[in-house]
Amino acid sequence: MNFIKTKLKDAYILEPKVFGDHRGYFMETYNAKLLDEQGFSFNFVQDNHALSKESGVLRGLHYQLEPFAQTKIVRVTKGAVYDVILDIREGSPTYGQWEGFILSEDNKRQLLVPQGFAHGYCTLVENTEFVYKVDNYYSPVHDRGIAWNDPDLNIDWPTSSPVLSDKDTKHPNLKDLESQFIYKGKE
Ligand SMILES: Cc1cn([C@H]2C[C@H](O)[C@@H](COP(=O)(O)OP(=O)(O)O[C@H]3O[C@H](C)C(=O)[C@H](O)[C@H]3O)O2)c(=O)[nH]c1=O
Repeated sequence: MNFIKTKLKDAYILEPKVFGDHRGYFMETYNAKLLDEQGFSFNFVQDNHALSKESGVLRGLHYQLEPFAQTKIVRVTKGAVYDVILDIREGSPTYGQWEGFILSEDNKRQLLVPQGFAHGYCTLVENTEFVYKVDNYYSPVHDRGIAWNDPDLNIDWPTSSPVLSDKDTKHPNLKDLESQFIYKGKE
C-alpha cells in the first residue's frame, strides 16, 4: 500500500498493491498492520456502502461533531467520483483548505480522511458505488454539514447543478459555522 501525502495535513491517498493475472486482479483493500507501520492506529467500527444511480449525485460536505467525529477510509468499487475533503480542525495549518481527488474503480485509489474534516463527493458516472470504513458510529444528532457551493470555498465540482438530498440543500457556509461546530481535537 502506498501512502501519499496530500496538501492537507494528516490526509493521505492510499494506493493498494494490485496483483493482476489472466483471471483479473487481487488487492488487499485494508490492512491494519500496514496502517500501524505508518504510525496510524484506528479502531474502525462501521463499514458503509452507498449507490448513486446517476452521474452528478453530490453527497456532502458532511462531518460528525465530537465526540462522534469520524476518521474515514473511502474508496470507489464501481464507477468514479470527484471526492473533496475540507479541513475544519481549529488551529490546523490547513484549516479552511480543501482538496479534490478522482477516486474510481479503475485507479483503485483510497482516501484517508482524518477526524475534523468535512467530506463529500460527486459522482462522475451513473451507478457509482462508494464504500468506506469509519472509526465512530453514525450519530444523527451529531451529523453536520457545510454548503457544497460555499462561495468562499469555491470548490470545483464537476457540475453546478448536482442531484442533492434535501438535507444537502440547507447547510451553512463555513464562515457562518458557529465556533462550537469547529473540530477542537482530543484534549
Ligand atoms: C451516514 C449514515 C446514514 N445512515 C442513514 C441515514 C439516512 O436515513 C440514510 C441516508 O443518509 P445520508 O443522506 O446522510 O447519506 P449520505 O448523504 O450518503 O451521507 C454520507 O455522505 C458523506 C459523503 C459522508 O462522508 C458521510 O459518511 C455521510 O454523511 O442512511 C445510517 O443509517 N448510517 C450512516 O452511517
